[in-house]
Amino acid sequence: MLTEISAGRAFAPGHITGFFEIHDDPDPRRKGSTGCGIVINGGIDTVVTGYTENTEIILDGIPARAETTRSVIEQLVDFPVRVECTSSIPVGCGFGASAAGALSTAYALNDAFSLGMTSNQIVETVHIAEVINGSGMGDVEGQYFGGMPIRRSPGCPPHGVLDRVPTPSFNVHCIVLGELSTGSVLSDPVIMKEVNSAGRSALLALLSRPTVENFMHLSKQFTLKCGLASDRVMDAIEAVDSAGGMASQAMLGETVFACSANDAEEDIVEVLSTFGKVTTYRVTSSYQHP
Ligand SMILES: Nc1ncnc2c1ncn2[C@@H]1O[C@H](COP(=O)(O)OP(=O)(O)OP(=O)(O)O)[C@@H](O)[C@H]1O
Ligand SMILES: CC(C)(CO)[C@@H](O)C(=O)[O-]
Repeated sequence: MLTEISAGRAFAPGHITGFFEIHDDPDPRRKGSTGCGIVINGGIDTVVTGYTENTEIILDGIPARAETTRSVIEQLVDFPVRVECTSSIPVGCGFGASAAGALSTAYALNDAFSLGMTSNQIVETVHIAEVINGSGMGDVEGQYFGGMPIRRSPGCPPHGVLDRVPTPSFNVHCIVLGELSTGSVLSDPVIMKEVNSAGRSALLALLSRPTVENFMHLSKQFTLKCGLASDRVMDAIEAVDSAGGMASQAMLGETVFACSANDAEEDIVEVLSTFGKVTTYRVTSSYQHP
């Protein structure tokens, strides 16, 4: 029984996947995705407190079922907690919100109740919760690693192997045109056959030329091959191309993300804003440069 309020707070960033392949395995630690994405400066900020009657998860002020986060809580503590998540990324739209919410909760619980976990143990807990709930397969590893993470082999540490596309910081401009449930896509065998074959080729091609431009090009090819994009998503991607930028669909969301290899930033934002509200995030550099 807790006699005083213990509190912890943590932030976890969003992660946009450009292309991926799912690798099945009976062990959730080994099951997961390979592929490549970007980690952004928007994410989920979580405060946890103890000394409450029932476990409650509040997402942006509203009580939420938040099964993935609930699984993390159940793995880590055997008393009720209050979890308050505040999101600066859209939920259910390809920004890895379920993983960011669960990861920030795990860090905050570890802090509030001195659970003595290492980062790898925290990532493992969240990875298992994501896989069991079908809400993500590799977002948490990406979020933990940062920059432009390449998931070279599936699963959490020590199974999953991560690498990065070396890149300076850059802006990514996003529009959300609707929601797409990760669980429903991952459980469709016809879609997943196409996804896995396209994702495998994209990863091989990226590893032979690991640059931002190639990542964006391969992500767009993957989007075209998988057929998950609506007409509006495709129109927005093409419009960015015509404005001199690079764009693709955020997996798995009805979301377009775009960036520029040259001076086309303003034109990209202008053209995207004709489709919806544009939000700009920053991808942090994985190296220092003068
Ligand atoms: N702590 C949390 N914060 C936000 N959402 C959460 C949290 N825990 C669980 N969720 C749930 O995750 C679901 C969204 O997950 P889903 O996998 O569909 O999309 P996403 O994680 O936002 O994007 P992606 O397609 O990149 O995985 C929502 O139903 C939301 O309630
Ligand atoms: C499955 C997925 C594309 C969407 O959540 C992502 O988690 C990933 O890349 O594993």
